[in-house]
Amino acid sequence: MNYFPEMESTATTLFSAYASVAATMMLVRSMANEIIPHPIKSYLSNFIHYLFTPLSNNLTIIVDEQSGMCRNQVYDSAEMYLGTKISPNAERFRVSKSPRQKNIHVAIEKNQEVFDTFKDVQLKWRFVSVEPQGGNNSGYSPEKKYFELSFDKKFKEVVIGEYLPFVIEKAREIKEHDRVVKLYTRDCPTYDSFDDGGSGVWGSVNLEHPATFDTLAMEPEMKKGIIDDLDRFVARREYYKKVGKAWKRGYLLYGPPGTGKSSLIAAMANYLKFDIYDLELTSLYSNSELRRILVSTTNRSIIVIEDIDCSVEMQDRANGNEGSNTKLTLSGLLNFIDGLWSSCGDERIIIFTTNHKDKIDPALLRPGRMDMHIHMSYCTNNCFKILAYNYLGINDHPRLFGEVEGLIEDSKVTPAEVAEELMRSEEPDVALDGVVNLLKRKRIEVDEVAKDVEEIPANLEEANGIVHVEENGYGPGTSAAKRLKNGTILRGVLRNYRARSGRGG
Ligand SMILES: Nc1ncnc2c1ncn2[C@@H]1O[C@H](COP(=O)(O)OP(=O)(O)OP(=O)(O)O)[C@@H](O)[C@H]1O
Ligand SMILES: [Mg+2]
Repeated sequence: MNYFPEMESTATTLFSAYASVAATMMLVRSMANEIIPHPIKSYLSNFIHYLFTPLSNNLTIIVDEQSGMCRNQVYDSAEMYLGTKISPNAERFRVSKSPRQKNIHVAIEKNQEVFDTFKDVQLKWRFVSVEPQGGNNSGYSPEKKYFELSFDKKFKEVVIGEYLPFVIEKAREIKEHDRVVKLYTRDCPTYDSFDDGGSGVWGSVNLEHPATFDTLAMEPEMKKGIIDDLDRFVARREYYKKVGKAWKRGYLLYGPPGTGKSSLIAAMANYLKFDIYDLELTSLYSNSELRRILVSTTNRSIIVIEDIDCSVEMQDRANGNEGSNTKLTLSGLLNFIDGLWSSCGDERIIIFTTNHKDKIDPALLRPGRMDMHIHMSYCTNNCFKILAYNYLGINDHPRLFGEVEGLIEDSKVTPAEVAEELMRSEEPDVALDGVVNLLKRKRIEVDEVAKDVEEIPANLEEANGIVHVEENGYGPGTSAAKRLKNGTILRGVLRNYRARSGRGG
């Protein structure tokens, strides 16, 4: 039974009226879709949206990934910080962890939002990543990534003056706490694309090199000198600012193969917790490529150029048809790095290594160019003790330590060769006997070559050649292959000398 017949009829009327309006609207919309061209349509819909959206008090700040030529520190910090702020009911986020990291890393996913509160200010972050439009000519078109940070207009001062610095500081703390040193090279795939900083240029792997200053066999005072230098460097932010210099430091490591140059670099990186960028100059083809690579390195990092003498040989090639002004030269590279880092580099270290100090570009040796020249040389008794402790866990041996000490200084043996012997057995007696035998073999070689060299007066050009050869690692006693090469060089020089001085031979 119906007590309100008129009400029912009103409802029916209303419903049919609504239905007809809806139908009409659908018709109009589909006609509009047919008739009105797309740009006008989107303009109209924006306009209607504008008319019906209440005036907002929101302010949105854009935080781009790049700031000019450099990475944007606010962006990197936000990425790290927001990982800790993702709400439990987020629909999507990203996680990662590498074997050496202590914690699982969480990061915000494309188009997701994260809410935060700071001093009663409500903040909304959104992560946006835009695919590049079409192909560009250079063939390189990275995604454009940025954060949008929205909040009430009236808190602009608080957000910029206090909140963003707070985010940067927090990110620094997080990084310190769970830091894994990374090794970046250009041709390795990005195993860990999370951490490649979005650069798309460097692939990264975690630096698993176990070398530390404790395990590095080196004269103690020299080691201390390097550690002190690093400590002073990282503590001097204000100093570098005051004197108006880029906050950077350069080291040149030179010495024969197997004396620990690469190990020292790893020890430095592990000590400072700086990432390493391995810059392979010989694979570079243009200055613009070099620029792109360098600007995508981050602060608090070490750029390494190994075997600089070999790289130098590559330097003179002009770049295809671009003309000779695009040549890559070492001093050009250094000037470029200086310029770049004085504008946007902080806490940067650059390290060159070479086996042949005499072969490298003199520009590199000029005072002020490389702050410290570090000579990595043959194994001394002190170095041997460090190695023996590392490999065998012993500090002394009643008989064999003394024997080693008596032989080692004249044997020109490298730490790598000693380490190889020490690894042969876990029995100290056996391993140390191996070392003693190695040293004896080395001694004989050194003596043999020395006898040959004695025949040559020191002031002869050729004789100088020999001294150079010796100083730079191809002297008496390296590996078997080197020995051969070295013997050939020495004998060649000796033959020339004898021929000229009429002594035959
Ligand atoms: N000073 C050292 N202390 C401890 N271990 C060393 C040292 N030097 C060499 N070694 C051992 O020898 C191996 C090779 O050394 P490393 O690669 O550091 O030598 P390098 O000087 O870089 O040689 P190259 O000039 O051929 O690059 C290391 O992995 C390490 O095990
Ligand atoms: Mg090396």
